[in-house]
Amino acid sequence: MANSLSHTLYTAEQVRQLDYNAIHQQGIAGYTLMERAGKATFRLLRQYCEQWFGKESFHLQVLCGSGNNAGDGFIVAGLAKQKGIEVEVIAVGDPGKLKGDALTAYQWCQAQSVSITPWQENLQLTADVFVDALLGTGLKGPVRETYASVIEQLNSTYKPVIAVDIPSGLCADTGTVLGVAVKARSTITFIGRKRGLYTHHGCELTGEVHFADLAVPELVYHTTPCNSYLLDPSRYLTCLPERYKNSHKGAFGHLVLIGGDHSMGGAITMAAEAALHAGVGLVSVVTRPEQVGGLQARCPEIMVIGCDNPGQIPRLLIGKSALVIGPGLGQSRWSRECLLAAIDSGLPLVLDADGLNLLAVEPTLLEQKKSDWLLTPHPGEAARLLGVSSQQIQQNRFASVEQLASQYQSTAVLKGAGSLVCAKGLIQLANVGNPGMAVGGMGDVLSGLLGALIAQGLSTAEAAGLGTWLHSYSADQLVKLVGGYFGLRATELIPLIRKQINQMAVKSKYG
Ligand SMILES: NC(=O)C1=CN([C@@H]2O[C@H](COP(=O)(O)OP(=O)(O)OC[C@H]3O[C@@H](n4cnc5c(N)ncnc54)[C@H](O)[C@@H]3O)[C@@H](O)[C@H]2O)[C@@H](O)CC1
Ligand SMILES: Nc1ncnc2c1ncn2[C@@H]1O[C@H](COP(=O)(O)OP(=O)(O)O)[C@@H](O)[C@H]1O
Ligand SMILES: [K+]
Repeated sequence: MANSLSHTLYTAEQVRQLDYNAIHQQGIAGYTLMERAGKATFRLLRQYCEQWFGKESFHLQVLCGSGNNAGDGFIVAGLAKQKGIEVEVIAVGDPGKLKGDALTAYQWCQAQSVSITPWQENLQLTADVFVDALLGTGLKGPVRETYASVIEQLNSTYKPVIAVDIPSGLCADTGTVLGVAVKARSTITFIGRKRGLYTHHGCELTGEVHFADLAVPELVYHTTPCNSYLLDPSRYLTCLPERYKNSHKGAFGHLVLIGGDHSMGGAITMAAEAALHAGVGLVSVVTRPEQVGGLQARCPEIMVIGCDNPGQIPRLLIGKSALVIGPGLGQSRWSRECLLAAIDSGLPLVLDADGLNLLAVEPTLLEQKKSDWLLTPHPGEAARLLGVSSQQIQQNRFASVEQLASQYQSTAVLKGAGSLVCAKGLIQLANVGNPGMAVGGMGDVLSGLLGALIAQGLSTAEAAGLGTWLHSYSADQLVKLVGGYFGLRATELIPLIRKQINQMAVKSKYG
C-alpha cells in the first residue's frame, strides 16, 4: 500500500540525505532552505503570538547554538526585527565558530540590527516567548555544557517556546532525551518529519507539531528509502467487511478469547466485551468455570465455556476464525496448556499480557508456530520477549518493534505513548492516544478489538493498524467527553470504538 510522503517518518541521517539531495541534485541553495525554514517558523510564531498576546506587543528571545539550527534562528530574529518586534538573540554557541549558511544568516541578522547577546551565567531569560534554535538534527550524544544549563533555565521559565526543527536535546531518531531537552509549546519540523517527535519523550516535549516541506520537490523524497510512517487510518477504510442487507452472523467471524485464570476474570471480560462491540459475528470465551457467572451477567451475548481441562480446547476451536489469548491468562500449568492448545490450533492469534510472558520464558513455543500472530506488548512485556530492560526498549522503540516482529515472525504492536505497529518490515506510528490511557484494562480492550477485526477477515497487519488507531483515537474522544485525563475507565472506550467503526464504515461506503 502506498504511503503519502507527508506521512513518512525519517531519521536524522535520512533527513541529512534529503537536504543533501535537495541541494546537490536539485540545485536549491542551502541558504535558500534556511531562509524558508526561518520564514516558516516566523509565520507560525506570529500566528501563535496573535493567539497568546492579541494585539499587545511581546518580547522575543531567540536562543541560538552554533550549527545550521542556529542559522534558522538568526533568520527568525531578523524577520522579527523587520516587523518591529522587540527581539534579541542569545548566542549560546560561539559566533566565531559559525560557518557556511549559518554564518551568512548571522551576518544578515546583524545587518537587520538585531541585538545579539552572548550567553553568560547571570543572563536572565526575560522574554514572553522563546525560539529554541540551539540544537537540531546535528545533536550528538548527551547535551553538553553550557547548552544543558541554558535548556534547564529555559524550561524553568515556563514561558512558551517554539522549537525549530526539534526541541533541543531530543533525539531525532528515538524520541529519548539526551540528558536534558527543551519542553516546547510547539515544534516546526522541516523537510522530513523526524521519528523522535512522535514517540516516547517526543510526545511530551514537542507540543503541537507542524511540518514544513520547504518546497523541496517530490523527486528528492523518492531517492531516500524509508520504512516508517505516521499511521493513516483512511488506508483501512475498505478493510471492514460490508454489512449487506441479507448478512448473517456467520459472515462476520467467530472469535474465541482464552483467559481468566483463578481470580483474574476482569481482563478477559473487558477483552470480550470490546470484541462484541467491534462487529464480530460471534464471541466465545474459554475460561475457568468460576468466571462464567460474572461474564454471562455482564455480557449475555457472549458464549462462555467454563474449562478446567485445556485438553478440551482443540475441540472447542474447530471452525472458529481467530483467537485472543493472554488477558488474565496467568502463568499456571492451566495457562500454559491453554497457550499450547491455542498455538496448536493454527488459528490467527492475538497474544497479549501473560500470553506474551509465557512465550518469553519458553521461547521454544515459537517453534510450534503455525499461524499468523499479532503480539501486543507494552514496554515491560517487550523487554521480557527480547531479553533486555524496559529502558532499553524505550531507548529505541522503532528498533525494538522491528526486532519483535522479526524475531517472532509476527505483526507486533509496541504500546505506550506513540504506539508503533510493525508488519512486514513496515513501521507505522499511531499519532493518537493520551496519558489518560495509563490505567489498567486499556490493553485488554485493545486485544479484544484486534481479535474482533481479525475474525472479521482483516489480516493481522490490517487489524494492528486499524485497531491500534481506533483504540487510541477513541481514548482521545473520551478525554474530550470527560474534560481531562483523570479517571478514564477502559470499558468507557468500548462504545466510542463502536461509534468510530460505524463512522468509518459509513465513510468507506459514501466517502
Ligand atoms: N541545508 C540544510 O542542511 C538545512 C538545515 N536546517 C537546519 O539545520 C539543522 C541541522 O544543522 P547542523 O547539522 O548544523 O546541526 P545543529 O545545528 O543541530 O548542531 C550542530 C552543532 O551542535 C553542536 N553539538 C552537537 N552535539 C552536541 C551536544 N551533545 N552538546 C552540545 N552541543 C552539541 C556541535 O557543536 C555542532 O556544531 C536542522 O535541525 C535544521 O534546523 C534547515 O535550515 C533546513 C536546511
Ligand atoms: N501515556 C500514554 N499515552 C498514550 N497511550 C498510552 C499511554 N499509556 C498507556 N497507553 C495505552 O494504553 C494501553 C495500555 O495497555 P497495557 O499496558 O497492556 O494495559 P493493561 O494491561 O492494564 O490493560 C496501550 O494501548 C497503550 O498504548
Ligand atoms: K532546536
